[in-house]
Amino acid sequence: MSILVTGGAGYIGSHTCIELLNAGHEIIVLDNYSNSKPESLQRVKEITGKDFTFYEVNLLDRDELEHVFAENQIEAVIHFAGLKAVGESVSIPLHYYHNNITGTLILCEIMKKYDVKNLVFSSSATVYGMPERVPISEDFPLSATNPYGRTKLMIEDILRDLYVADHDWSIALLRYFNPIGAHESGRIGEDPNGIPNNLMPFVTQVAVGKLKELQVFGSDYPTVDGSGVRDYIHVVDLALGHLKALEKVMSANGVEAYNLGTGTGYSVLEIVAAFEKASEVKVPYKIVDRRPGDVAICYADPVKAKNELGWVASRGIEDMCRDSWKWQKNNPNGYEA
Ligand SMILES: NC(=O)c1ccc[n+]([C@@H]2O[C@H](COP(=O)([O-])OP(=O)(O)OC[C@H]3O[C@@H](n4cnc5c(N)ncnc54)[C@H](O)[C@@H]3O)[C@@H](O)[C@H]2O)c1
Ligand SMILES: O=c1ccn([C@@H]2O[C@H](COP(=O)(O)OP(=O)(O)O[C@H]3O[C@H](CO)[C@@H](O)[C@H](O)[C@H]3O)[C@@H](O)[C@H]2O)c(=O)[nH]1
Repeated sequence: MSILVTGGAGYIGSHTCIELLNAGHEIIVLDNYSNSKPESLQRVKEITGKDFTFYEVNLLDRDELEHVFAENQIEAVIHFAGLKAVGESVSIPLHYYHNNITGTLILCEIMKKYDVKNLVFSSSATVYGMPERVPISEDFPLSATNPYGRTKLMIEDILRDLYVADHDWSIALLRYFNPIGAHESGRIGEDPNGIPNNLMPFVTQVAVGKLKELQVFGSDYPTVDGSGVRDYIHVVDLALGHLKALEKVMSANGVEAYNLGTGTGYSVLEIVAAFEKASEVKVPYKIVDRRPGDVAICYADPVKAKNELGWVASRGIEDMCRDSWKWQKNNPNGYEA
């Protein structure tokens, strides 16, 4: 029996494939490479010394997706595949709704047909919208402020409805906070297209000399130093959270949401300082206006994942900065030679 990993060539998916293989799972990976490259999976094989079956398939292609289920004995699905750029989702909303929502609907329909009802889904802290206070627990009100966030919220609703209609389903909705870092080998990591939108890849590209300086968005938030605070989590801790969620969905039916975060917030300026310390490289920055749509402070209450999944993040900010830097320094152009 195998675990199907959709979007397994991507940033979080590739790290999760490593941990699944290291734990002795058989995996089948599916991706259409719309936001990733075959090289990441080559490196997963190199790091683990293990092989697996790969399908270059778009989730929207029902017939091809069905082949994957017909040809394999799949017992659970970890579903990463989706588009994730907030700004892009505002420009091309129909593409986001179609890819993320229709893709998930087709996946669930085929899972149902083949009686595969164990699912771990990549949700996001974005489903909390503008939270009224911190730390954020899973019972906070849900809302979204952009099309990307709405796809996550709608998919969560769809999956909850699926369980209401059929109690044989077993679904974990994993709400990630801010994943950063990379595998300790420095061989795989985050490889954004174009100029990064997210903080850590921007910082590492400044440090490696690809970008001139960081813009710090806002200095007047009610935080320790006026810059925005987030719950950064090491991508390997996040990957390990998926293994715990997998154990959970294989052992009990239901639909449950879990925050995957550390429970600690760091400001932008604290991240810059921690990164400079870990890399011994100076990161020039300029303070500019707030970025529209940003919240001041966002961090998780991760106690539910601890109590129900037996998962806690163990890697600290130094590890995150060191591993992000190792990846960027060794691969200044990402997976491109
Ligand atoms: N990285 C984050 O900050 C973050 C935060 C919260 C949630 N998430 C969610 O986690 C998941 C993984 O994120 P990531 O950072 O690894 O992103 P990523 O873009 O690196 O990985 C997603 C993968 O899915 C593939 N894909 C997209 N649409 C597809 C389709 N229709 N068919 C087949 N493959 C498809 C892409 O090619 C890519 O390899 C996404 O669903 C994302 O929304 C990410
Ligand atoms: O060049 C930059 C980029 C970011 N920031 C700040 O850094 C923090 C983190 O920003 P970013 O890395 O863009 O993450 P978020 O805005 O928190 O959003 C991420 O985390 C959310 C919660 O998981 C997801 O919903 C989003 O998709 C994902 O992009 C925020 O205070 C930003 O204002 C800067 O100051 N300069």
